[in-house]
Amino acid sequence: MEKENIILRAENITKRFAGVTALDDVSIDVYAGKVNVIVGENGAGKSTLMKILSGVYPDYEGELLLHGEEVKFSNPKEAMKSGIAIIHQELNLIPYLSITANIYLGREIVDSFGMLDFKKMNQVTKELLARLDCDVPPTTLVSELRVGQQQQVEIAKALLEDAKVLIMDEPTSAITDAEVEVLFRIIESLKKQKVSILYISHKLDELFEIADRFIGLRDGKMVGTIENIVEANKDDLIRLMVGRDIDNHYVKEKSPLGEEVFRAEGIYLPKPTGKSEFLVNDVSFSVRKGEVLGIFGLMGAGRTELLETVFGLHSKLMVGNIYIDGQKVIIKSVMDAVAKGMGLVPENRKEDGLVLEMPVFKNISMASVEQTLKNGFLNLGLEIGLAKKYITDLNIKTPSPRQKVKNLSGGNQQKVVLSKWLATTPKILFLDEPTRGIDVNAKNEIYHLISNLAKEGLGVLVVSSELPEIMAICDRIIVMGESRITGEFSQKEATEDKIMNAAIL
Ligand SMILES: Nc1ncnc2c1ncn2[C@@H]1O[C@H](COP(=O)(O)OP(=O)(O)OP(=O)(O)O)[C@@H](O)[C@H]1O
Repeated sequence: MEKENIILRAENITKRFAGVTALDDVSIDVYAGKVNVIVGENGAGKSTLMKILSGVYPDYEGELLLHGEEVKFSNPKEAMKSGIAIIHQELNLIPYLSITANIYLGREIVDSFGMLDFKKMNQVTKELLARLDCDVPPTTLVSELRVGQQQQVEIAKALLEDAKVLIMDEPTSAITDAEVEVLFRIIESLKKQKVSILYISHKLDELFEIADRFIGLRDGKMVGTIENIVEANKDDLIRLMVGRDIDNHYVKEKSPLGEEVFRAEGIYLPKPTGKSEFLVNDVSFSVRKGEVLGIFGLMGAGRTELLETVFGLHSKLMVGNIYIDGQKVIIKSVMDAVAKGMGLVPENRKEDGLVLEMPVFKNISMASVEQTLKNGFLNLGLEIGLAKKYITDLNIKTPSPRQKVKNLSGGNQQKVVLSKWLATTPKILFLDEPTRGIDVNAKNEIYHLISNLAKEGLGVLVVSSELPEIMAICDRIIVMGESRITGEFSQKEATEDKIMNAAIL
């Protein structure tokens, strides 16, 4: 690629946190009007680098050059003024304000009388949304938007400042397939407008769809780029990330199945509207010891609601029966569920799974208090010992068990949630999107882990929206659509076509 097309350059960037060198002498170039993809395993330093480029971290060694001139940002606002905007994984909008109010927050237009000029602001917002093919009225409250639309509002906000470099950190992790298509169209049109995109994602197939080039980070170091995308394949990309070939074609071995460990019978969850509408509508299924059961469904099919319901989160509304080891059990709360031998690794790790301000070891041990008591008191040595076992087993990248969870990379946070539930030694483990945000190598590790847990006699239920994943790791797959079960396939019978046909009603 032509050197004169370099819009932004990071030169010899080093960033240290207590005990960790997140970036070590990293230099990268960002090309104008291209999708520049940063790849690397969990904890490689991708997000840290993006935060430096966008002014979130003002302290680092090295230089940033924008159009060849050195720049230094003290905060994201300054970076935004220079045309560099970041769209974080967790969107930053205020739900009870309108789209316009969010876009203009802190930079409102006032008319000659000193009054807020709503008409003008709504007009510009409408034009910005139109550039993104979004025809939602600008006065709509953000709380009424789907996640994909909220993301479009974030992009519109960046466009208002005339962003020339747009950083997207895992933008497709929480949006539907249809919204991903819209996002990709938006990216294509931004490229035509000479906007550069810096893009992070662990979904390799999606990367090949939109990338113009790859930049590899490994253990905080820049390890190379792939410029000739046409000739590159998935194995080249994995080699760039991991530094070696890995077996990327995991298929679960068949292992003998034991007795039924879990059965849900006639489960209903009414919508809170009170009408006879259901979020879970007459769902029954069972799982045997040693079995991995997959639940596939498109967004809104009722998968997460089903898991929550059998886990006691909606006990007041739920109808139906649950049996563990053949015995009927009453589950009124998460505590009941855990006490009866159930574990749930939730979809949204930050809201439901972790206490971010607490250290790694506390997060791992907190659902298994009885294992870390000595003479009736919590014992620090036992807590740390328990955590160390999982840090090793799941290869969690942390300088110490005492590190606060919020300081871990996203993928490593996910491994901490998984550890927390494994430590409860459940009989049946429910995993909701267990590999979201997890790198290709760690994904494989988690697949093997799930398979080993099943071999040890655990029943495992996996909810995933990634078809190849669910087909590779499950013995049997149930498909949900519109809150009901719409299909069931053994691993042998399952094909992508059959599953999708059952999922789309
Ligand atoms: N605020 C912080 N304090 C201490 N360490 C941190 C902090 N932020 C990041 N780190 C560490 O820096 C390293 C790089 O983290 P970073 O979040 O940049 O990785 P990543 O490549 O984005 O990973 P992922 O794919 O899992 O999101 C990790 O070891 C992480 O634990």
